[in-house]
Amino acid sequence: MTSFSPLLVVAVALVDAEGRVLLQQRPPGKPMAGLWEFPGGKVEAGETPEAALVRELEEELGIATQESCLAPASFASEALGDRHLLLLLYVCRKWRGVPEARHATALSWKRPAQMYALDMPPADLPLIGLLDALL
Ligand SMILES: Nc1nc2c([nH]c(=O)n2[C@H]2C[C@H](O)[C@@H](COP(=O)(O)OP(=O)(O)OP(=O)(O)O)O2)c(=O)[nH]1
Repeated sequence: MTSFSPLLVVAVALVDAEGRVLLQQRPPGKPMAGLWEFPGGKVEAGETPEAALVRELEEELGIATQESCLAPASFASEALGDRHLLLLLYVCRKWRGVPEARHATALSWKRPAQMYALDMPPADLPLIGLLDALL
């Protein structure tokens, strides 16, 4: 029997007062470099998804939020090389601090309708329509 060991990733649509969502551009040297993604990252062993996302937002953007401010929104399920990616997408409208690109090449606030024209990871594409309908 084959075993299924998904790569669990958490990501967030940070939504500002005008309904725009923060995207970050993956840096050179990482897989999928140059693509625009939702901030987030891998859930580490022993971590809950929500704790992982609070940690990633601090590490990647220098902003602080709370687990209670993370609303589950959707998920993506996609082959990724020899792994299978399960990406949990949350929506967050409340945080402290101004996001800065600590790991990413660049940050950009986009309306969901503007995301269709961007290069994003394959797993993210079904999430655009969801955000378009939700926000
Ligand atoms: N953060 C994020 N990752 C995504 C998105 N879409 C997507 O396919 N991914 C994939 C890319 C990577 O294979 C994986 C996230 O891993 P990563 O390497 O960026 O995460 P990390 O911050 O934990 O990085 P590292 O410590 O391994 O360097 O999920 C997305 O919208 N946001």
